[in-house]
Order: sequence, then C-alpha cells, then structure tokens
Amino acid sequence: MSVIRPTVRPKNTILFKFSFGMSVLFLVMITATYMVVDLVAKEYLINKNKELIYETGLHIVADISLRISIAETLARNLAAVGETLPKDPQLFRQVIPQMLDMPENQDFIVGGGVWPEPEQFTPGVVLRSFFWGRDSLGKLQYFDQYNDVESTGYHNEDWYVPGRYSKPGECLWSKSYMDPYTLAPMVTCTVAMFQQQKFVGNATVDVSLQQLKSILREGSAKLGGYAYAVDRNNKFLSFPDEQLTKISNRDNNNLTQEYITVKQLAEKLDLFQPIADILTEINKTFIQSVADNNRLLAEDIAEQSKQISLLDAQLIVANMLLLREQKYDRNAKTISMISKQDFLLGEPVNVSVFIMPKTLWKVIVVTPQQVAINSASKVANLILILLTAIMIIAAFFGFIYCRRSLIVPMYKMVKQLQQSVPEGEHTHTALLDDRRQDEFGLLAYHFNQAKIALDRNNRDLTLQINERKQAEQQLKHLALHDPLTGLPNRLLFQDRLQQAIALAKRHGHKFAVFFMDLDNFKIINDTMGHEAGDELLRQVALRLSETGRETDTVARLGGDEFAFIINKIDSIADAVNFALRLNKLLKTPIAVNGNNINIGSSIGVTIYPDDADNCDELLRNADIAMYQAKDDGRNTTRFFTREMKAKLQQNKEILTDLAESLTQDHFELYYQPLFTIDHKTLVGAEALIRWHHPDKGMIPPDKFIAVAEQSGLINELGDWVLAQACRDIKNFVNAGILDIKVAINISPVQFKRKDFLQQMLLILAQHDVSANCIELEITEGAVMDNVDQAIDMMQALHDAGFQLAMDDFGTGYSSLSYLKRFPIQKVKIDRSFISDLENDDDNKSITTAIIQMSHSLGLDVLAEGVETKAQLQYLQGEKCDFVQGYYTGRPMPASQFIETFKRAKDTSLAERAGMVSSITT
Ligand SMILES: Nc1nc2c(ncn2[C@@H]2O[C@@H]3COP(=O)(O)O[C@H]4[C@@H](O)[C@H](n5cnc6c(=O)[nH]c(N)nc65)O[C@@H]4COP(=O)(O)O[C@H]3[C@H]2O)c(=O)[nH]1
Repeated sequence: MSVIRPTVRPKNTILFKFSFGMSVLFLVMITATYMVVDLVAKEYLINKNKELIYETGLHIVADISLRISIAETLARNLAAVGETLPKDPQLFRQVIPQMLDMPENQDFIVGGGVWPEPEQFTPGVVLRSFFWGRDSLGKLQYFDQYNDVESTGYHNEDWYVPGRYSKPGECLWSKSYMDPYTLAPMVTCTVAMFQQQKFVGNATVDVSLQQLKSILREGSAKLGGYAYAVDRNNKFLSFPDEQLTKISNRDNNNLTQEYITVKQLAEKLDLFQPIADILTEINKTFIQSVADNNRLLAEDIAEQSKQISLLDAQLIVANMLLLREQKYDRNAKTISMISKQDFLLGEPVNVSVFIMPKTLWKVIVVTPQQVAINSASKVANLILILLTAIMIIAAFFGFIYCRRSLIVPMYKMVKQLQQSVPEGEHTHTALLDDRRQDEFGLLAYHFNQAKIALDRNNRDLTLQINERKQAEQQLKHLALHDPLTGLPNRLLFQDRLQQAIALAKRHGHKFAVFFMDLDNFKIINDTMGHEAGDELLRQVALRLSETGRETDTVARLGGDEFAFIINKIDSIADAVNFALRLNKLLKTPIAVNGNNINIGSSIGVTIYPDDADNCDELLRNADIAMYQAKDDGRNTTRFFTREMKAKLQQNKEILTDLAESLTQDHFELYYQPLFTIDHKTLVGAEALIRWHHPDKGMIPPDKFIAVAEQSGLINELGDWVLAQACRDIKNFVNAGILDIKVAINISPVQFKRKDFLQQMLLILAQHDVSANCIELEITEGAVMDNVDQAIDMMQALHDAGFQLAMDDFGTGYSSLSYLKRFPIQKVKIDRSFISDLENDDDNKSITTAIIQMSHSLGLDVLAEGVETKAQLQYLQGEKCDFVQGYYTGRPMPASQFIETFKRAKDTSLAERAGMVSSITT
C-alpha cells in the first residue's frame, strides 16, 4: 500500500505557531508596557518632576535663607555691639565697618549700621546713626546724611519703626526698596537694641536683592521655567523681566526704579491675576491670624511711619507674632497650582509658591507643564524602547532556543521515523534515538516502547488476519468445492460454465460440457461400504482431474455425478476424443481396499453453442445425453441430440396425458398366466398395465412407466393397478379361478414410499381382498439403494401376507448375499437370459446358476419370456419351478383371462397352452 507522506503546511508548523504566539505575546507585552509606562510611570515621573520642582524651590529658599540668616546674625551682632560698646563714635566707626566688611558676604551684604533712638547715643543729639553702605566699587562708605539736622531723619522709616515693638534678638525684614545710593533693590534686616530692657535703637543690615535674581535664575533654569520672589507685602523682590515689574521714579532729578506689587502687575496682565490672587490670599491668611488686641499695635506702627500702611503694619505684626510664637514652619510652605497659560512662557505651567517662614517672602517657581510631560515622555519612551529591545532580543533568543530545543529535535525524530520505517514494514525495533536526557528522550523512549508493543500487536494481528483469511479461503473453498474429492462443486462449476460461455462468446469458439454418472456405484457403495465408495470417488476424481487441460474444469456435482467443461474445442471430434479418453480412463480397474474395481460410466455431452447458449440448458442437455447413455446400456457416451430433447418433450406430453387418463379411466390390466414348470397347473397371473390412449391408441408400459416414475405419478398409477387387480381377483374368484396369486409390478418409487404398506393394505381392505392373493414383484433397483430399509419393508409386506418375488433377476446386482437376506419367496429370471437360451451357453450357465442358487436359498424360480418349447424343456431339465412366457400364455384382458381359465379347469394344460397361444395381445 503506498501512502503519500504528509507534509505540514507552513502555517501549521509549531515554529510558525510559536513565532505567531511570540509575536502576539510581544505585541501584548509592548502594549501593556506602553500602558503601564504611559499611565503609571508617566504619572510617577510627573510626580517625580513635581518633587524636583519642590526640591528646587526648597533649594532656592534654602539658598536665600542662608543669606538671610547671615544677614540676621550680622544684624544681631551689630545690635549687640550697639548695646554693649561704649558710646564712642570713633569706636563705632572702627568696629561696625569691620563687622560688615566680610569678603565672603560682600556681594549681598551691601550695608548696615547702628541707629540709636534720639539722644540715646549722645545726649541732646536726636540723630546719631552709624551707617555704611557700599559704593559702586563695593567698598563700604560711611553715610552720615541721616544725621543731618535738616533731613527727615531715620526714626520714622518703615525699616526702623517696627523695631520699637520687637523683642531682643528678633529680626524684622523690611519691604524691598531701591537703595538711594546704589539704586539697587534691597531689603533691610532690623534688630532692635535694648539697654536695661529699654529700646535704644536698631541695628540694620542691608541685603542686596541683586543676587537673589541670579539664585532664582540658576535654581529654576534646570526646570526649563523661571522663578521670582515677592516680599511680605507681595512686592516683587526679583523678576526675570524687570521691565514688567518695575516702575520708574524721578527722585531729586535721579531716575530710580522700584518693584511693583503683584496686584499692580495683575492689573496690567490678566494672565497673572490667578497668581496674584493666591499671593494676596496668603497675606490675607496672615493678617487674619493677627488677634484683635494686636491690631492696635499694627495701628501704632502704621501711625509712626508714613511709609507703612495699616495693611503693611498688620503683616509686620503677623510676622512678628509668628516669629515669637514660633508658629511658623521652619521649612518653606508650598502651594501649587496650574496655570493654563503663563504670560511669560505662553504655555500651561505649574506654579509653586514657597513661603519663607522668617520673612514671609514668597518664592514662586514657574515650570512649563510640557517640560514635565516631555521629560516623563522621554523617560517613558526610553523605557519603552529599552523594553522593546529587550523583548526583541528575548524573542530572538527564545526563537533560537525553541528551535534548538523543540523544533530541531522534533524534525530529527521525524527524519528518523521517515528513514527507519519502510512503508508497510514492521521492524520490531526502536525507531527513535532515545539517548537524550530531556523530555524528547523520554518521549522517544516511550514512543519506541509503544512502537515495539504496537509491532507485537501488529504481528499478532497479522497472524490473526492471515488465519482468518485462510479460514475464509477454506470456507470459500468449502463453499465452492466438494469436500470429499476437492473438486469444484456444482456452484463453482456453474460459475465456470458462465465464464466459459462469456469467453466463448467473446472469442467465438466452441466448448463441450460433459456429464458423467458412474455406473453401478450404488452397488459398490452398499456392498463395500461408504468408506470404500468414498475412496472410489476420490480415485475417480483424481483420475478425472489429471485428464483435462489446466483451463478445463472438472467438478463433482453430487453423488456419483461428475461434470467437465472442455474449453475451446475446434470440432466435435475433440469432444469425442475426450469422451474416449474418459471411457478409457475408467476402464483401468481402480484399487479400493485391496479390491480392483471396474467401474463404468455413462457420459452425456453437449456442445456450446450448437446445443444451447446458456448455463442451465447446457447442463440439462448434458444430463439428458447422460440418461440416454444410461438408457442405451450404460458405460457409454452420448452426445446430445435434438431427438433426445424431442423424446423428453414427448415424455412430458405423456406425463400430461397420463394424469388426464388416470381420471378418465383409460387404463386396463392384462393378465399373463404363470404356470408350474410342467405347464400343468396355473399358479398365478402377472398384472400388466395397458394404456388406451384416446388419440394414440394402445401404449405399452415400456413407453410410460419410466415417465410416470420420474414424475411420481407412478404412485397413483400403482394404487389404481392394485385396486383394479382387487376387482379382477374378485371376478376371478367368482369365475371359480381359485388358488392363484396375482403378481403386481411394484415400481422402485412406490416401494420407497414410507406409507407403501399402509396404502396397499388400505386398498385391499377397501376391496375386501386378502394380501395372500397378491404377489409383489420388486426389482433389484428398488431395494439396492438402502438394503436394510428395503429388507424391513419386505419383511413387513411378507408379514402382512404378501408374497414377494425378485423381478428381472440377473440384469442388476444379482448378489447372492442379498438374496440370502431378502425375505422373498421367488426369483424371476429376466427374459433376456431366456430368449436365446437354446443357443447361448452363457445364458444357459447363468440361468442354471440362478436356479441352483435360488434353490439353495430355498427360493422358487420362475423363468420369464419363455417363447419356445426348447426353452421350456431346458428349464424343466434345470428344475425351474415356474414358467411365464408367450409359449405358455400371452398377457390378456381380465375378461379373456376369466374366459380362458374358468373353462380350463376341465381342460388339460396342453390344450390350454395351444388355446392361449392363439390369443395375442
Ligand atoms: N418378448 C416377450 N415378451 C414377453 C414374453 N412373455 C412375457 N412378455 C412380456 O414381458 C413383460 C413382463 O413384465 P415385466 O418383466 O415385469 O416388465 C414389465 C413391467 O416391468 C412393466 N409393467 C407392466 N405393467 C406394470 C404395472 O402395472 N406396474 C408397473 N410398475 N410396471 C408394469 O412394464 C414391463 C413391460 O410389460 P409388458 O409390455 O406388458 O411386457 C411384459 C410381457 O408382455 C415372451 O415370451 N416374449
């Protein structure tokens, strides 16, 4: 069986599925990663950015606070100097500048000094301050202008007045202002001086805001935005675009610039309003925290300095209280908001406000939102790219690994299987290399085990199948062959016949069908036993099968019937030759159980297409021809002729007429007298049937008995004969013909009837005739089929009162052993032995032998067909008991028989014989 090796379609391969799965997994992972990074990481990064803003803001605040602390410390030190140093101006002028002039702080400590209360330093002198400020070169210069009698002095300055209300060590920070000398923005830290708990003036330190701007710029630069600061009053301390946040003042012909408040900027720029609102709100919160009793303090402060508004004063008080109560958070407070559009950057921004605890300054850090998002996106994209790269690399190595560890071993297995399993072969060995120490090794091991087990099963199965096939073949053989001889049986023969017809039709040739029946097989079978019969049949079959050609068919159709198909004969002569061969073949004796048996055969032959062109007809024709051979004396061959068929047809017609005649009473019984051998005493009469055919006239029994037997009509005919014989016997008796037995011919068909005896007795009873009046003539053929059964039947008949005679003795088996067993009383020698008795020594010998043999068995002997005196004399000489024949009396109608023999009582037998011979049938 050739099997097309299956191939795996590319899309069905594990490699494809794995790759596809990996790709899907890869896409899912990328998408998941993207979502995670976008949603979580981005959020995280934005928060981180906020933290960065916060830290940056704190850093700025811390940076500023450091400087503020330095300034505050310096201011406290100055206050301490003012409180403690002897009031020697020279001393003050030496110490103070030295304290202020610290090189590391000179960039932001731009001035400072001590400012006593009126007459506190020098009695009678109101204005007595010691103040140094840096010139354009950064050098500290002493400024005495505040002490000019014509000047407004310093005691009402906004940076001075709150000091009066502060406590020792407290540092108050002024709002921003423009230094009239340097024209730079600055703020002042004021620490009050006390002596014996009495306020005696302030010490101040001026801090330049110039540096604040750079601190804020540097601090915010890395965030991509900007930062600025406002003082306690929300007045700008710095701003990247100073043009926006400064106003110019003309003071003493000097053009000075000053920062504006957030409120003022918001008035100019709507976009700034939200930030201004927040800052204003913060201050409001501070102001609201000032208790009512302290509001008076604020009013006092506001009253004392025209530069301080009530609002300023309230904030100053709030600041003071926060410092005192230490309510403030040491760290900067933070407020964050988002502005949809920043007026400077022109895009959405995060605004973070840091409130400096000591000064209530606010540092505002503005960062573009996009920067945070961009940086988050950048990081997210980076993560994404990295992860993608990792996944691609992982997928690549996964693919390589999968290929190496799964696909390659798998294909190796497939290759091993392809190479090691030749189609249709069972190797009973392992197919796969199972030395691998992994699952493939395990799989290969179990596959091999399963394969070996499968092979074993296959082998068993193959054996079983072969056995079954053999059994099937045997069955088929049995179905189509004769078990005894091994020859084809009727079924196969018919099949072969069909084939022969088809072949002959196609090629236009002739063939012959032979039908052979062994002669006298039954006798051999019965006398020698069935086993011998079987052996004989086997031997015959063997001989027959060696006769024909290979293309010919010899079959046993049943019993002792054989048939041949002789394929392709060129002429009838071929068939004749074959028939001769067959006859010759069986002429050689066959050895069975040490006996050499001569068996003849009757053969019928028919030719295709001359005689028939179909299976049934051919067989029937051969059968007819065979019967013809049998009829013609057996051990001969007959070719089918149309006449045979016509005869058959005739027989059919006879049969039809017979049936009709039975109803029409067209039959009659003739009686032939039977005498003692001395021809003196009438001992019986043989009833011989006659058919008066309405059209054909008288038909002798030879013409219709056989047909009646073949059809089974003989039973009815036999019943009629007995019934008629009974009627005639009564007439015989009535006519005074007593003490004779009427002999009736019993056909083998009748004899084999199971109810034969009952039927006979019934008819006798119906006619009130005793069985003693009847002699039944039975032929050897009737009893030889089943001798034992026949003997039983004969015994029963004899017991019932019938006399039994063996008819036609000598023509059939003529076996002494049988005669001995048969419960018969008489043997009738067939007339064929009598007819030429005078001239034929053989017949003489046979006749003598039969007479002697029968006598030795205690049987009477009757000779049939005695036609001459010589024959009678011979028989008399041989002590034959009875005689029947034309010489002693021909068959005659019953009426004539009565007529003849009623008178015969008085006449001699010799006279009667002469009278009888004149009456012919
Ligand atoms: N040539 C010649 N023939 C003689 C002579 N003497 C007698 N025959 C004839 O020989 C036959 C004797 O009868 P079968 O051998 O039983 O032979 C009988 C018998 O076997 C059968 N048969 C006749 N009647 C019946 C019947 O009622 N039932 C049955 N089953 N068979 C019958 O038909 C056969 C022929 O009967 P038939 O034609 O009546 O022929 C008779 C008879 O006419 C003779 O000297 N010379």
